[in-house]
Amino acid sequence: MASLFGLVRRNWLMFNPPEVSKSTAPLRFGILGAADIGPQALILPAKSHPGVVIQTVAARNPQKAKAYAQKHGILKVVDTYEDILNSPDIDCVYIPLPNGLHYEWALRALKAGKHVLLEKPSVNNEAEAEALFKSPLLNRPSAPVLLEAAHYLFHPAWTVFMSYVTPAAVSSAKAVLWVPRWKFAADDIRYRYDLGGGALMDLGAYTASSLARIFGAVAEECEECVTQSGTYDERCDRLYKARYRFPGGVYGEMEGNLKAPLNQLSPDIHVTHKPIVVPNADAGIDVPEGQEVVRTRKIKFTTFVQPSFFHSIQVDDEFVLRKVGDTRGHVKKWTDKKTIKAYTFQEAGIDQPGEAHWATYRYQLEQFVNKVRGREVRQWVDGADSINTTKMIDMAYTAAKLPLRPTSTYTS
Ligand SMILES: NC(=O)C1=CN([C@@H]2O[C@H](COP(=O)(O)OP(=O)(O)OC[C@H]3O[C@@H](n4cnc5c(N)ncnc54)[C@H](OP(=O)(O)O)[C@@H]3O)[C@@H](O)[C@H]2O)C=CC1
Ligand SMILES: O=C1OC[C@@H](O)[C@H](O)[C@H]1O
Repeated sequence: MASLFGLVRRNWLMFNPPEVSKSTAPLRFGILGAADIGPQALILPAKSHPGVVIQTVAARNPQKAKAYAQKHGILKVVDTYEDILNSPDIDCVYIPLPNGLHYEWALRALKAGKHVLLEKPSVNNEAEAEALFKSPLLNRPSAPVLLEAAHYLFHPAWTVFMSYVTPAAVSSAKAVLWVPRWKFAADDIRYRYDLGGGALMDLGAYTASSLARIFGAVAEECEECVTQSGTYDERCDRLYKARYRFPGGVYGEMEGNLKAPLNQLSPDIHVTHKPIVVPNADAGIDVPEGQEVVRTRKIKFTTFVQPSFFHSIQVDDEFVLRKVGDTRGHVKKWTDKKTIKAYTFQEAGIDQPGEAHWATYRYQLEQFVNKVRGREVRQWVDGADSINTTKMIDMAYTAAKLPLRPTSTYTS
């Protein structure tokens, strides 16, 4: 009962966050486009951040921008995206445009000297990612900050999950993500090839980046990728099932479905480890001289992308006590199973700010502001991570015999 109350309270507060008064010189954000995701990903999280105000929005249709600003308490509306970049009262730009426009507008914003919070997936393909994240604009003294908004990596649950993963010992992993079938119309940006659509782009940005973190490396090859296309454009997948080979000959799988039926809703990660000899301190027993403990670990992380709503991390360990190096016999065997949840870092014994109702996006905003302010940053997604994600998405499209998403013709 107490946990049901906690769930309701946490989720209510997530969408009705307590507003805080702002610091004397908060970072002023401009938003390019009156996008659906804006309120959840930035506008609500900003309400509880003393160092952030949402200053300005622009949309292609000024009436839409005005209505969006009124609804969400945004201080100012300007006519064009370009006007935001030219505004001296803007420090940071949030880019929730269709994927195919990310490259151009991120570069334009960096050129204007603005810090950039860029929606996932960062860009359309690896070539764009190389050009963006290795841009000289990011290599100057006091260069602006650029972050791909892989928000789930900022939540304490991800940190706790990874504390149970030993990347070098992972033998297999699978990441699955779904969207209920009624969520997006047939002509949504996710089904528009010209705008960088596709389930691999949309959901693959999460499943691919999670596999790269779990294995501690980018995949060597996508050996198989099966897709089903949407009805709008057959180059845009609505479903994918991909199998990657990682260094060391181990395999990671990922599945995503933008039109999932109710009985297939399972946004989970499963990780299996090879048996490894654990340090005596991790064995949970006093290990006698001449003996060692071998652990085989399985982990299931439920709701890994939106852990703020609800999540669980199940860790199942099998232990074997044996004579050192005796791979055939054993002295004793036992198991240990636990289920962990972490809505705050404090709950996980980590000294870092947060509230149980903070969404992944709020945790992300905290670190983004820290980075811009030159403070210590505890979780981050760097350019190499974002490039790796695009590499893995490209590999999957190639294996599926679908074209890579088009490279922008924009030159700065
Ligand atoms: N972090 C997360 O949890 C999520 C991230 N996303 C990401 O955010 C981005 C936007 O997604 P979402 O908010 O669902 O999409 P929307 O379609 O709601 O928003 C996209 C915005 O892009 C603008 N736009 C500019 N040019 C075009 C064009 N040619 N066609 C269509 N729109 C255009 C529109 O702005 P205008 O108002 O100016 O017309 C529109 O508001 C994507 O990159 C997506 O992957 C999406 C959902 C969740
Ligand atoms: O980023 C996202 O996360 C949630 C999904 O519903 C959505 O398709 C996607 O863009």
